[in-house]
Amino acid sequence: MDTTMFTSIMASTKKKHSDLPTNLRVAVRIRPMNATEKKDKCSNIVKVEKFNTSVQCKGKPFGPFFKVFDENATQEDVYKDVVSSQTKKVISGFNCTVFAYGQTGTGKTFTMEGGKGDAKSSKDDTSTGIIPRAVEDIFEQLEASGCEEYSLRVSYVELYNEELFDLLAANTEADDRERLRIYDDPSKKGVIVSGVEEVPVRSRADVYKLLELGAEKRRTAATLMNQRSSRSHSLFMVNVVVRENSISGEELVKQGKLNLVDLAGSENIGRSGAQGNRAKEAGSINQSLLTLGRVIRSLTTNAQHIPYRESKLTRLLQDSLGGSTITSLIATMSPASDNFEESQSTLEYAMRAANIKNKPICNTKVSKKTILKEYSDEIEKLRRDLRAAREKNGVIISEESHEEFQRSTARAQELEEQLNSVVDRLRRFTEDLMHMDEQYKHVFERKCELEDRLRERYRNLAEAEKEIEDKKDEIRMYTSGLEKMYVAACQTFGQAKQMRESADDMKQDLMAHWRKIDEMAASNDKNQAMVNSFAEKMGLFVNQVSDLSAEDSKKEEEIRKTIESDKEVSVASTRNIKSEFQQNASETRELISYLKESGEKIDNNFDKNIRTFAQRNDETIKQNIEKFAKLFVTTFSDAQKTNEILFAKLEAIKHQFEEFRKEVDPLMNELRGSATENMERRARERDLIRESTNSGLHVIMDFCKKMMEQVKTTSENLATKIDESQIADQESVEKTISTIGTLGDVIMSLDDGVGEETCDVCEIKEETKIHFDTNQESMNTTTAEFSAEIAKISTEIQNISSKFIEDASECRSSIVPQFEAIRNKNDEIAENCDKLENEIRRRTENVATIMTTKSSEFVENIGNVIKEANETIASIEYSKVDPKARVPARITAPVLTERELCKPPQPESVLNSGEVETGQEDNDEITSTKQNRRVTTFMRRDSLLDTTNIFSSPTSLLQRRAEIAEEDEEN
Ligand SMILES: Nc1ncnc2c1ncn2[C@@H]1O[C@H](COP(=O)(O)OP(=O)(O)OP(=O)(O)O)[C@@H](O)[C@H]1O
Repeated sequence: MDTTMFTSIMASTKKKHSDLPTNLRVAVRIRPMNATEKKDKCSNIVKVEKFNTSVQCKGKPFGPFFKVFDENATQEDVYKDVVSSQTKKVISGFNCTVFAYGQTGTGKTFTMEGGKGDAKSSKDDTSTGIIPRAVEDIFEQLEASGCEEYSLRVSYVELYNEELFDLLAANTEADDRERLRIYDDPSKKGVIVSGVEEVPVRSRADVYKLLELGAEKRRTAATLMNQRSSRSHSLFMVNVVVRENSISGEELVKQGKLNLVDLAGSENIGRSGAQGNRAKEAGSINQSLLTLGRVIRSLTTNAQHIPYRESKLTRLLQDSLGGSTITSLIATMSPASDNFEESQSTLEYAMRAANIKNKPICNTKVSKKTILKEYSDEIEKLRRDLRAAREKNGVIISEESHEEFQRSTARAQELEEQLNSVVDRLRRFTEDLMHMDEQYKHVFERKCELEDRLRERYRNLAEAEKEIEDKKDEIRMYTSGLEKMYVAACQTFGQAKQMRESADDMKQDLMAHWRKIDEMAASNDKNQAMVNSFAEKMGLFVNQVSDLSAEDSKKEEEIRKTIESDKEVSVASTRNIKSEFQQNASETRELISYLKESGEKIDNNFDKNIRTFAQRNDETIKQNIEKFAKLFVTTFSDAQKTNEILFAKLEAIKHQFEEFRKEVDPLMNELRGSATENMERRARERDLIRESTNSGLHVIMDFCKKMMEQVKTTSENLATKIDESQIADQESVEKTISTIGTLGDVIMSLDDGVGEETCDVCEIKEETKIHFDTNQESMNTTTAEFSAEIAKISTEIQNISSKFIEDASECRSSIVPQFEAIRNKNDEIAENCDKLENEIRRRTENVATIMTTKSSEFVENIGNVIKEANETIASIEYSKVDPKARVPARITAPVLTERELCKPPQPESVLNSGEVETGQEDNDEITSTKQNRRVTTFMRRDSLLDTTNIFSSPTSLLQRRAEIAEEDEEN
């Protein structure tokens, strides 16, 4: 399989130049210091200038650049600023290239591929690099633009030691990998790489997988500068084909390509520690980068010859450098002072590259037919060339030199490869078309489905509309029904109005009726006069009857009088008794209530007093007992405490005296000893003095007689002195002995418990005694108070009891006579009642006898009288009422015609009609309304009397009339 690289995307695609040549977009990215640099204590020599467009390296300025990203720049920042605009261009048909250039270990692979996280989207992993972000972005943009037919293919190759390898090829072993050949595309500017896989990708996940696969295969090794140094240049290509339909329905194809290049690190072989193969790799890498540098320099110095062909790298990048591709370069560098030279070189490189000018060309949309025709033309041409070359080969083999033969063979091979490449491209194009057909099919199916749904919607809509129409009809029906109802209501209202008018008329008629009733009353008066005359007649008759029974009446009168007089007497006495009885009863009642009250009062008083007394007594006793108990407890505890103190003190004193005696005894002994000794010494001295004096006197007497007197005096004086001294000594000794004796006495008395007056025990005793005395006094006081209280309470109880007894006896003395009187009265009343009862019984019996006889006679007479009265009544004649009198007619509402029902009157007219009824017209209308009434019955005065229940008699008629008049008044 062959493919074009960094050339126009499809051989057949037409190109359209943009207006102006554009400079390469160069960005600089400074990575953070790594652990080694920090360990080596390298200083940061890079400073990003304001506006992030230039940079200083050890104070030397570089720039301006498109953008300078410092250590804090994120992957997203780099992508957004440098690459995102290019993906848009790719979709609209441009070829774009982004490549990373820089010293080894400065972050080229990190920038292009990103961290090696497991995340499947840049949203999940912020370290995601440019390649995955770009593919994700292309997918997102295609989806967002609503594009349904597109195809994405990716290729991934590496350039290692000037050899090109496919990173997506099926074989996995590095040694087995087939080398890809590149050759110039004869028809276009650029090169063709044969045998590279262009893998179709249908989703983001596919791309991630391929990227992983390629990264695994890419040659990396640990160097002193980078633990995972890329030992090759890598090229990741995304080919986007979009199919659209022209207005005329022709299928147009638009293509764009994104090349993402991760160059191997430019490095100092010595510093990277490369040896053997690594050194060879480094040499090759540097070689290709040098060529790249020369190409860049040539491009920026307008040199005649651009040395693209000097390395495969520059051949591959030919269209991206000074060609028709939109190109960006990201120069990566370290901020560390150790890498100053490399960083400076990178920045110089970047500045030069920034001066390269490209002329971007947009691949125009070409029809499918044109592309296919171009492919077939090219294939045909290549076939022809190949055939010619082969034929030529045959000729050359036979006639020309071997060298020429080999050249021709090579040419034939090349042509064959080109042919294969074109066939391959055609195959891929066809595949893409098929894929897009597939997409189209899906879109078409979706469209059909949507159309079906639309049709379904239309159907539903039509049904809904029909339903709405039906509902509208229904509503119309309801509306007309409502209108009719409204008309009927209006008519009813009109009828009601008319009925009210009729009622007014009826009222008038009724007044007339009442007038007639007045007339009836007058005739009734006449009748009354007739009845009165009848009554007179009846009076006469009764008198006659009375005369007949005058005798009986006399007797009866007598009896009656007797009864009356007896009755009066009885009644009077009964009344007296009754009143007396009542008086007594009320007195008794009063007395009882008074007794009850005073009893209750006494009860309450007694109860209250006894309770108060008991309560108070109880409290006082309780208080006194508590007080006494407390006092006792205090006294007892005080006494105990005092005793304890006394005993303790006594013990202490005893102990002290014991100690004192122990100390004093030896002293006393000593004193006694020294006193005795002193006395003995004095005695001895005295004896000695006496002896010496005596001996002196004897000597002197012999020696000097003259001095006898003097000596004698002297000896006498001496003797006196000795005596005085002796006396003093004697007194002193005696005094000491008496002191010792006193001490001894004290000790003895202490031993016997007699010496207590001489120490502080006496004080304590005195205190205790005082305390005891106080307690005793307080106890005596309490007891006296207690006794006084008890005496007081006893007196109170005595007072209350005597008062109670007094009250009770007083009460008894007042109640007893009253009770006596009541009892006597009661007896008297009972006696009178008995008497009265007997008298009444007797008289009633008499009256009953007389009444029985007289009543039968009376009944007979009355029967006769009634008979005559009936005859008289039968003879009475009623006068007739005038039959021409006006009576009210029965009124009914007018019945409306159908025409009137269909044409309803306006409510206003109905409601206002009453107000505008004036003038002749109105009178006419009233007249016509009255004409509409149907007179159903005419009532005569006499028939009215017969037929109406309410008016059954003239009196009731008058009564009813009065009631109605009252009701009217009230209303
Ligand atoms: N901007 C950055 N932020 C954080 N870490 C970074 C950055 N750039 C590079 N690194 C880290 O530095 C180390 C080297 O980076 P990387 O492999 O991308 O360098 P390189 O330029 O591709 O090196 P080589 O040319 O040797 O392949 C990696 O561990 C990478 O994670």
